[in-house]
Amino acid sequence: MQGNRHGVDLQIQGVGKRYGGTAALDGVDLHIASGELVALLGPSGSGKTTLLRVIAGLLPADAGRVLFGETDATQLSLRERNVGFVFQQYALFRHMTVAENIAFGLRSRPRRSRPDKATIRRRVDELLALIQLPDLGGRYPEQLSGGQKQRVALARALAIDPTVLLLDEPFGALDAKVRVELRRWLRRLHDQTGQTTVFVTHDQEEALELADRVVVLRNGRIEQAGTPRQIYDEPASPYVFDFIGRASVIDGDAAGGRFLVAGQDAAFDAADVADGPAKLYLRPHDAAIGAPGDGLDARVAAVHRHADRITVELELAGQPRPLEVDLVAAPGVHAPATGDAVGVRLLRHRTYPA
Ligand SMILES: Nc1ncnc2c1ncn2[C@@H]1O[C@H](COP(=O)(O)OP(=O)(O)OP(=O)(O)O)[C@@H](O)[C@H]1O
Repeated sequence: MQGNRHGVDLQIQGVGKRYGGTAALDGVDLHIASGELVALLGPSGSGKTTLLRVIAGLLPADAGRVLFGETDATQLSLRERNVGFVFQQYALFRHMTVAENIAFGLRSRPRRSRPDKATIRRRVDELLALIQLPDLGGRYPEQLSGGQKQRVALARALAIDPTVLLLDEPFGALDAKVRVELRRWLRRLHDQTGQTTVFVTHDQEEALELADRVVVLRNGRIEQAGTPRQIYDEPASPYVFDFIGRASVIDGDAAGGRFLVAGQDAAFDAADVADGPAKLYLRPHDAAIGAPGDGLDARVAAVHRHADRITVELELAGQPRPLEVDLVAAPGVHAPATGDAVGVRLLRHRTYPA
């Protein structure tokens, strides 16, 4: 299984799903290549789980279609789709051992396609090694930690050699530290198996760290799909910018490729928007504070010290919200004091029409 690309490619074409007046999915188009690990990211209610369930065949779409390779999935039974599914809650069978849980999908195959006992045992041992729990095959689920249970759930899903692995917030019920460990583990596992995987999360850090490609959903539509770097560095809209990380916003106007704040040329370019009211977005680490006159004039409204950084809130004339700028809390870094007059230069920003 090592190093191979596993699974089919998926084409999601114009998929729609309504619940009464609500469009849970509204014309979703997405191509997932064989071997890709894709994260579906979005706030609660954006349609992530609905899309995953439509791919799995657990929920019929009202419009559009899903292709598994060349085949329209509506032609396929659940068994023929052969997807591996892992839910947020541990859905292990409590009365079965870990090994029996992992073997379940193979044992319940019709006799024709069921591997013999020795083959199943070998496959279970392989999977126990893969999830790094080689000695726990004889335990029952209640004798495992939450993180171990989710690894077993993953092994059970992989046992059937699925066409696609679908994970719905698989680490959502675990504490923060275990979550981080498990997502790194899942990434390494994916690098070994190359299994086509779709992963639902509302945690942007999890999506950015784990996925080859991140799909940001909003109200049942795809707002942006791209590599983690594209999503973070080139957010297609203020929605994505805000959702993906901390953002500060300056209101102004774009005019001839320049950004004007309160009618003054702020010396920031705004080449990416047409003339008119505009909003400039930046990350707190993408600005530098200097002496008055060095960039835009500002006044320090507050200074917040965190373990690893200092966040300076800056008031800009005529702006409704303060601008947040982060300084690294390292020896030799001097933070300005509340009330100081300073200048602020932007190292990187994006502008959008207001
Ligand atoms: N069975 C249902 N009946 C009615 N409305 C539903 C049903 N399932 C989902 N919805 C609605 O469809 C929309 C999308 O829901 P979905 O569960 O796909 O979102 P999600 O992004 O997975 O959210 P969460 O992160 O909270 O799980 C929501 O507005 C939700 O209220």
